[in-house]
Amino acid sequence: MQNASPGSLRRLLFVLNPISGDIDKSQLRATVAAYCAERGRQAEFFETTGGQDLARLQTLLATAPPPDAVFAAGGDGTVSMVAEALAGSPVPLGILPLGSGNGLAKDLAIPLVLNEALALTWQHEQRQLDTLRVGGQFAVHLADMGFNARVVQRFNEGDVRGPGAYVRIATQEYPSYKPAAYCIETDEGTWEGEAFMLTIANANTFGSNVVINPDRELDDGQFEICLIAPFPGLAAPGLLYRLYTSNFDDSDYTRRLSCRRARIAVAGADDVLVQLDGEPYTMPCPVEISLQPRNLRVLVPPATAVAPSRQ
Ligand SMILES: Nc1ncnc2c1ncn2[C@@H]1O[C@H](COP(=O)(O)OP(=O)(O)OP(=O)(O)O)[C@@H](O)[C@H]1O
Repeated sequence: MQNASPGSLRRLLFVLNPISGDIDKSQLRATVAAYCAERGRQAEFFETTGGQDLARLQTLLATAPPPDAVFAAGGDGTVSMVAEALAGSPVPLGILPLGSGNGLAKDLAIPLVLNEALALTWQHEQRQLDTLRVGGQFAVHLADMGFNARVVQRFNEGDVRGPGAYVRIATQEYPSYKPAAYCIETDEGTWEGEAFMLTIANANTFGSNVVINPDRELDDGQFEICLIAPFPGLAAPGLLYRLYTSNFDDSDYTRRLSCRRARIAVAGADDVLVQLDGEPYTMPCPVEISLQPRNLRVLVPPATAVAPSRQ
């Protein structure tokens, strides 16, 4: 953990996603600019369009004098896109959680209220987080294959955002969902079997508050593969209870593998649907996963820099 003095971040770039979380952002620019001006900060803005945002941001960061920090104002997809642009650089990521789930913000104890999150512009500590490459794509929070990836894909295709839409789609998908068989080779060993879903976890908690990977850190030099085996319908309430109460390991249907590298093959499949930081991708099989230790600087609140699940 590194302290940054309150005066050290002067030029701040805010990456705004106008559609995230179904939140009215008509006053957002004015609110952020006024907040920064009152505290002697200079605010600049970059609005996402949904096409080529990463490439445009990378070009901006490479061609203009770099800002002192870049804030992602959006949900997990926006945070991940900005994190990818900053990974490996000394410029820290800030988060203004304005998405549907805000999973990484919750894991980092970043306030979900805008004015409280804006305090990160002048009161913060810096953490250096591990990041992942999953099938060549960047991820910092959680990725998964199986049931949740299917639900996220349908959620992203739909017009309605928010937790209600997610639950409706999950309920529709569950009765006809067929679990796949996986072969997982890691630097620690090999696992083979069927899974309802498997989560590749750098962090702890989904935006839905499901704690899929309790008591692990975003900077511990390893990631977990959290497996949920196919389960009978009668077991669902008990399983869900454990997932919402940080007791992932306390079930006959769960298992966690900790590793630094992994290769996941899906029986009989040439490609697989993968959810990465809230966005669905179809990737060729097998999928290779690697970890880049502590290569992303992030601004976190000074007094609560430990993930909430450890408190
Ligand atoms: N101007 C835009 N118009 C349409 N889509 C956009 C625009 N800007 C970004 N996007 C899309 O928004 C998605 C990212 O949304 P984000 O994850 O930040 O919010 P969310 O899905 O509401 O919240 P969360 O991921 O926390 O649940 C990406 O798919 C991106 O392509």
